[in-house]
Amino acid sequence: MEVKARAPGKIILSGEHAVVHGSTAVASSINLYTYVTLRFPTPADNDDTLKLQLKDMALEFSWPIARIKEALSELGIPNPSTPASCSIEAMKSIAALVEEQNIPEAKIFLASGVSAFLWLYASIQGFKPATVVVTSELPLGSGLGSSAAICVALSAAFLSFSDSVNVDLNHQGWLAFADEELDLLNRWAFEGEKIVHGRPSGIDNTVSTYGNMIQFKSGNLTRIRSNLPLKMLITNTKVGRNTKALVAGVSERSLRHQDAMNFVFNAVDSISKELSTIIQSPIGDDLSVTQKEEKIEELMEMNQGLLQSMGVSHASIETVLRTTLKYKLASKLTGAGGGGCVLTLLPNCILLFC
Ligand SMILES: Nc1ncnc2c1ncn2[C@@H]1O[C@H](COP(=O)(O)OP(=O)(O)OP(=O)(O)O)[C@@H](O)[C@H]1O
Ligand SMILES: C[C@@](O)(CCO)CC(=O)[O-]
Ligand SMILES: [Mg+2]
Repeated sequence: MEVKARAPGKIILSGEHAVVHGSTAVASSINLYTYVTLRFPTPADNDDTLKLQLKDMALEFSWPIARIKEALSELGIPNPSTPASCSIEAMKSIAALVEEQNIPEAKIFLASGVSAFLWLYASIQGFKPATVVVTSELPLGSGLGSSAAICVALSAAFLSFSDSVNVDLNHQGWLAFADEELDLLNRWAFEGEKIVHGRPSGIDNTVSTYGNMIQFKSGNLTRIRSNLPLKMLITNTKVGRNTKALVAGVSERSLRHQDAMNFVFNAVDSISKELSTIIQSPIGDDLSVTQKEEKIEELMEMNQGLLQSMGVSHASIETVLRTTLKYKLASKLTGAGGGGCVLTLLPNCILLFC
């Protein structure tokens, strides 16, 4: 028995970091995916292990099921239909299980993803032998939501074998979860994201679960439909960083300068709301596509300035900003910043060479 699941990465058009503090943010899924294959052995295989293969990294991890049971069975593993956070005790046991695998030092950043895998697998599938294979089109730790995509794809693969979930809607050749079941999937993925991010807002797993474009505030999702043919260039600075540390840095700054940071977060909230209104405004209203793009460019510049004041820009991001400005193009970082990817709006008239 085998199932293959996929989940998309994302770009954040406005509101990253501030969304962790209750501001509105706008995000869109992108057509780069993380894929997870789940396979259960047959009795003839005589295999009593849980294996995780990270194909792109050429890494394989393997745990005897008895070892996983010993580590986790007395810690109150939740039921598949009630997503729950990994307790501190369970996290300690999972850290020991990950440590036993001796991840090479140069790949140690994978430990949080492997921990999220163990929590999601044990919670949803229990203590069954299986082989799980992961591949991804997304660059890891670059702002395109690789952590959310793996959590959503893992949760989707694990839940698809659960009795309570019905996967029968056809979507671009893939079976899709019914709408009412996406919430369960999203809540599990959020629990995985917590292990990677520490304090996620939930925007990344939500846009990866639901796809298309969303407006997100304080855990609440509004699905939005763009009436603008927006084209974004994504530049990867290839400067590595870690979302958990960046999110923690912004929280520390907001504790040091509460009033000032509240103004920053409120300004981001207004920017995201205005951006969302422009994107959704009907074609043929008072403003032309070019006028709407000019407004979006200005909002992106303002959002980037506020991200800089949160302390999450980086010299490599500034280089991209300066380079695109030479061509009168507006850019902003996307995702957690500190390196990673930068978005540049490509106005439609450039694409038409007018
Ligand atoms: N395909 C994968 N295989 C294994 N681990 C992964 C994979 N994708 C993501 N991860 C885990 O997620 C971590 C990256 O998550 P992080 O949140 O720092 O960056 P991101 O999600 O790519 O960017 P952002 O959160 O800014 O959108 C990796 O270090 C790894 O632990
Ligand atoms: C930086 C952040 O706002 C977005 C990361 O893609 C973190 C989060 O919302 O969880
Ligand atoms: Mg992430």
